[in-house]
Amino acid sequence: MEVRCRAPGKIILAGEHAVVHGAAAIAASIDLYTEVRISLHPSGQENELLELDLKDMGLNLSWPCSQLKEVLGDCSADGSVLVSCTSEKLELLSGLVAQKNMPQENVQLNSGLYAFLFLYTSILGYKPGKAVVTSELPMGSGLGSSASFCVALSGALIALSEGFSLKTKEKKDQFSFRKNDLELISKWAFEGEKIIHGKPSGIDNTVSTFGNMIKFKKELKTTNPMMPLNSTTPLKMLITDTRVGRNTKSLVSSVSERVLRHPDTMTSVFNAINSISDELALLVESPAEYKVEVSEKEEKLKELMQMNQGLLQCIGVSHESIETVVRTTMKEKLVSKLTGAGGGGCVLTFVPTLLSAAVTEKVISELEQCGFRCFMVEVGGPGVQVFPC
Ligand SMILES: Nc1ncnc2c1ncn2[C@@H]1O[C@H](COP(=O)(O)OP(=O)(O)O)[C@@H](O)[C@H]1O
Ligand SMILES: C[C@@](O)(CCOP(=O)(O)O)CC(=O)O
Ligand SMILES: [Mg+2]
Repeated sequence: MEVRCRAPGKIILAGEHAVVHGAAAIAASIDLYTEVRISLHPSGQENELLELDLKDMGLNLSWPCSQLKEVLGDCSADGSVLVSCTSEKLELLSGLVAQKNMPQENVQLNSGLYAFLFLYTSILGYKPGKAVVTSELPMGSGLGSSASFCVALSGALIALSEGFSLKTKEKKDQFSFRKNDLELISKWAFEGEKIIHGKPSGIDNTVSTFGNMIKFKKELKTTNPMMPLNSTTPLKMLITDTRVGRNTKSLVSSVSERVLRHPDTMTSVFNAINSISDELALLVESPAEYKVEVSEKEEKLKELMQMNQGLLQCIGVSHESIETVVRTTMKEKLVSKLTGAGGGGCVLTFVPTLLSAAVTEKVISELEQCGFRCFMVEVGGPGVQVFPC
């Protein structure tokens, strides 16, 4: 049995970090994907293995299924029953990864490997199999590589699990996830994100699962934190990868430390960001038929992004490289803001409808001279998809 599953990365138009502390945020999927292909091997053979092939990194890892069972103990292996990774289990997973003596330059991958082992064994138990992972997303740079990895992996695992309703391989056109499957995949991916991020809001796994554009706010537990948005005009975004490495977990915890030092002030900042997200949600859904309306709408969007960037700087997650992008694009009256956790990583620049190609090229060339990498993305495509192999 074999399936292939892909899940998109994302941009955050407004509200990163503040969303962790309860404010609203706006995110959209982008046309860059992580793909996970899993094939299950027949059980009952000798030397059964769980293999992981991280193609982009040229890393091949494997664990004997008997060793996994011995170390992790019996597990329910039921995809429909969500479980969280306890600190004791994380300790055991880190022991299994430590044995592999990974090269020092790959140390940031460890949390992704813990998430892989946790999700695989929690959903499929100790079935022998091989997972092959490829990604078009730069890792650790704010485009949600961690969430798209967890969503694509959870999707492939759920598709192979006992309870999955559409294992009718003959009906290839029906080989897709239903709403209930999607909700389950997003929840499992959130458990994976918790291992990688520490304290995720859930926005990244949600947008990677459901795609398009969403407003997300962790409100009362009884209400759905996700509201799909119907964007009325296509948004063109230039992404600049500053190539400055950073780690979401430590940036999120640095913001929480600032909250402890300045609780009232940070609450006010989060409230301001919440208002920016609310306004932005109304704006993207507002009709704009005529050129003048489109440009008015774009001016408002630019202003909101600019204010959000100012507040992100205020909470301590900007970076010299991000400020360089902001200044460079501002020379052409273009607005930029960081996306994701900040501290380096990727920056969004809004490209207005009427901007000439010559200006866009000039800006890109200047950014590339700073050593940055620029690319355009399509905003608001599909979420997780499964394909039979
Ligand atoms: N394709 C992948 N394979 C294995 N682990 C991955 C993959 N993509 C992301 N990860 C894990 O997610 C981490 C990056 O997540 P994070 O710091 O949240 O940045 P971002 O989500 O913005 O890319 C990586 O260090 C790694 O542990
Ligand atoms: C900073 C945050 O708002 C987004 C993090 O995104 P990324 O992992 O940097 O792509 C954290 C979260 O919402 O879980
Ligand atoms: Mg992440």
